[in-house]
Amino acid sequence: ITGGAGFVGSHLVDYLMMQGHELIVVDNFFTGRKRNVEHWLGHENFELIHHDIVNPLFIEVDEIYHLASPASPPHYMYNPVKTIKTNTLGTINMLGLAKRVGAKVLIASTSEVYGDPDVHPQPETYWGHVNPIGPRACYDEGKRVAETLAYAYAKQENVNVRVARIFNTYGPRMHMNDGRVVSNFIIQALQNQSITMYGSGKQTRSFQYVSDLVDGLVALMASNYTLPVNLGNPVERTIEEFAEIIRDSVGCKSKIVELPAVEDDPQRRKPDIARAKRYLDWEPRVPLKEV
Ligand SMILES: O=C(O)[C@H]1O[C@H](OP(=O)(O)OP(=O)(O)OC[C@H]2O[C@@H](n3ccc(=O)[nH]c3=O)[C@H](O)[C@@H]2O)[C@H](O)[C@@H](O)[C@@H]1O
Repeated sequence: ITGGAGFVGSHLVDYLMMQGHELIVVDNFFTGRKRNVEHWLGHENFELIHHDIVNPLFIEVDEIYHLASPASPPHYMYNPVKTIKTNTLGTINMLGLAKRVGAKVLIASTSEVYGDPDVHPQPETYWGHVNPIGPRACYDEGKRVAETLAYAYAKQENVNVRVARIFNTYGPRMHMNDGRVVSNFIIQALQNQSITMYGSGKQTRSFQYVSDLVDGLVALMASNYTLPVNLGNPVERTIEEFAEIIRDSVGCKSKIVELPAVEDDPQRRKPDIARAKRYLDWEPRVPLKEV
């Protein structure tokens, strides 16, 4: 598992360790943290390697979950060149490893391949609407190339690939400074500070709980389905509604303040999950308000 000490990666690690698998976790600790997986250190089935996948890696494995990349917009924009390298060179290295050892490889892609979509909700057949030179391009285009690489290796080298397009995910172990909307709003509400809404708040997102995502990733790896699959919760909310939900659940007096809009911020986002339902028999089970 690359990026296995990250927020999503570490939940996948917990799940697979509980199932009795032998894991090698690879992380450069740029956004991942050792404490997310430290409860497994010393377990005979668990190995943690401090390694940056921009450099080749020589290990023996049967399956690769390739999750490594900063995912929060402020983090991936912090060093755009590094973000591109991780998603291109890093993905080439993981596909090369898969080819050498005959492993199956699952690439963690993103809803951001759809850009600021003009099709709604987004099915996997939609090609997307991405600004190739905007501030998000390092991540969006990086992931698009990662997908292209996956299918090029599949065609040319017979590598067995899976591609998950992951939609906004939240849950325990998101970093306090993650910078994405769920953790920002919750921390602001808990500290009775203003809730920072970027733009009008009319833009929408559809939030999925991390355990649902982990179930989807494992089901996709186990399936025979090789085309991209959206993994997300289709319940859509405006960011303003979401701010109100957080404020009401925390029961705080925070004001919701409107800050300047983010450049190229996708205005609507909601996964069409018909493919995941049909081929993986998967759908999210945890509603936003239960958590
Ligand atoms: O999860 C996804 O599907 C992809 O999209 C996310 O990007 P984004 O949806 O823009 O994530 P956030 O930074 O959480 O922003 C969500 C919305 O809330 C807004 N926001 C964010 C933070 C904040 O303090 N206030 C606020 O209004 C943003 O402008 C945006 O409209 C991230 O890029 C990735 O985690 C991921 O690949």
